[in-house]
Amino acid sequence: MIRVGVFGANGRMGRILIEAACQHRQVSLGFASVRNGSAFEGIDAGELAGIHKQNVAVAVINDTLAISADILIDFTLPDALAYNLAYACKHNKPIVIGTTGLNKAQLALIDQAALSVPIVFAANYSVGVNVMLDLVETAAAVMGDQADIEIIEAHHRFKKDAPSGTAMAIGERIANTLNRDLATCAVYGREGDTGERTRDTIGFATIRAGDIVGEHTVLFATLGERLEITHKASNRLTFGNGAITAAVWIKAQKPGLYSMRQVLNLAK
Ligand SMILES: NC(=O)C1=CN([C@@H]2O[C@H](COP(=O)(O)OP(=O)(O)OC[C@H]3O[C@@H](n4cnc5c(N)ncnc54)[C@H](OP(=O)(O)O)[C@@H]3O)[C@@H](O)[C@H]2O)C=CC1
Ligand SMILES: O=C(O)C1=N[C@H](C(=O)O)C[C@H](O)C1
Repeated sequence: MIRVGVFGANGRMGRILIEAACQHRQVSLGFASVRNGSAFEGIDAGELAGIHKQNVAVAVINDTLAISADILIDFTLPDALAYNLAYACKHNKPIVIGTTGLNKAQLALIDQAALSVPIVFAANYSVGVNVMLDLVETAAAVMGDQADIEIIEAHHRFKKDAPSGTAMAIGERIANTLNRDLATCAVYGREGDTGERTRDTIGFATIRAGDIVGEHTVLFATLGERLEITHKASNRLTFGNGAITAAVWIKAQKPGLYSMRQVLNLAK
């Protein structure tokens, strides 16, 4: 059995990761951690996740916990990343990271840690979004120079970062395909006297509402036609199961930074 340690066990994704780990035949839950002062310390991880009891008590993160996990999983918030990466390096554990909204310095920390331990980092662990990225690349290569490109994403009201990590990954893929720099061609929302749209921009629009799990649409629109590529996640277990697949896969890897496309064997 591959034992996973889940950081941020009480989060929406933390609970889902516990459930996904406990459902997987090759995986067991090594630890489920929370931060110091959390009201969830001591309760059973299975009960926290809304499944049957697991006899793993939720614990405040500490060095001794590392003994009980082969692989670490981090779907928390950007402020927790530096500690979680340092923990992985200190205890020589591979880590699967799903946290989005990371800044350049935090992304550099991932690159640095990947020199010491294997890391899978993806903005979206669903199979569908990773296939979508390839479809988007094909569409961009064929239509991208003629079409207006817009990326629209919708998520639940609790999400803290915008645009979503997935929307940014889609934008990066399109920009790379078209030899554009996303930092200079992205337009994040429009308001007021914007003037006419210029062709070489990539627009982003964000919706935050209710309990939407995660939806992404890319438009390639010309004056005569419009191609829309859409992915809709309807259950967070989609992401949780993907992260557990990555955890199983990463066990056999050398130190380095890997993508979900590599895990799914989609990489060219
Ligand atoms: N890659 C993917 O496929 C997916 C990625 N995500 C990403 O996962 C992340 C988590 O999402 P979600 O579960 O909805 O968020 P939640 O807000 O529900 O959970 C966040 C968790 O992180 C913990 N946390 C926050 N700040 C810190 C800190 N400074 N130190 C230690 N722990 C901290 C919280 O603990 P506390 O409650 O104590 O604050 C909580 O356990 C987001 O970045 C989201 O975008 C989400 C779904 C899929
Ligand atoms: O916060 C979320 O919920 C999600 N975040 C990821 C992102 O920012 O792309 C992935 C998924 O869409 C759900």
